[in-house]
Amino acid sequence: MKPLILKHVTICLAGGKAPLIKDLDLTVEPGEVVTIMGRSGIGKSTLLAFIGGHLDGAFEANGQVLIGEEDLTARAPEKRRIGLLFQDDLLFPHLSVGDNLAFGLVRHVKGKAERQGRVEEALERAGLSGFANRDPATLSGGQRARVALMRTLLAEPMALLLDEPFSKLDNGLRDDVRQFVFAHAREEGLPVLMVTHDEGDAVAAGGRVIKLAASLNPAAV
Ligand SMILES: Nc1ncnc2c1ncn2[C@@H]1O[C@H](COP(=O)(O)OP(=O)(O)OP(=O)(O)O)[C@@H](O)[C@H]1O
Repeated sequence: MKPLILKHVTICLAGGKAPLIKDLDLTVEPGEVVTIMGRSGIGKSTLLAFIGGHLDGAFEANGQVLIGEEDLTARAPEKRRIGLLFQDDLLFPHLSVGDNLAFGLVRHVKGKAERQGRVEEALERAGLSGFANRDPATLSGGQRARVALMRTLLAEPMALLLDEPFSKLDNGLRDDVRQFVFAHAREEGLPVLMVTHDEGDAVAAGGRVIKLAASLNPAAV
């Protein structure tokens, strides 16, 4: 795996005077989890959207996103191979757990039998063998979170972005799920960028913490 690299990233609200993100340079190494913190509205989710390639038209952005030496900046989101995980796990409610997982494979695994094998392997890694035919609504929050991570990993991302991924889980579960996510991301050697408000998430991640400072003066926007 290769590092996720941001070069001179500046993001403004279109027509705004002060940038939300100003000239940010960052390298996230393979297997490293970097945590981004900062007050509400400072631009954390906006930065992740820029990296994933789906920044809202309300923003103007400059700078580059690279994986190793590959420049992704001009690529469509689906061509970037950046995995995203949000606080709402967004499992498709009308698909079984197995079909949710298979969705991550559609792009690059053509054979049905191979897809099925990969889904079973992923269920096993998630400690959910035998759950393929279950309706996602019948899973616990922690089980759904594990399936969501596996679906993201099955798409074979080159980097992983986490936006408050554990905030809807209660305390007991939260620690289990985040250990699960970090362990699998490390195992795959993925560079991970996590946005959170929770100090406990940052401590559990065990890596660098970047605090976005208020470059934004709301009155100037
Ligand atoms: N589509 C949009 N149009 C205009 N302004 C927007 C849009 N989306 C976000 N913003 C503004 O951009 C700023 C950054 O938003 P962003 O969601 O990145 O903040 P955040 O740091 O992730 O906040 P939180 O911690 O509350 O999730 C905020 O001031 C927000 O109001």
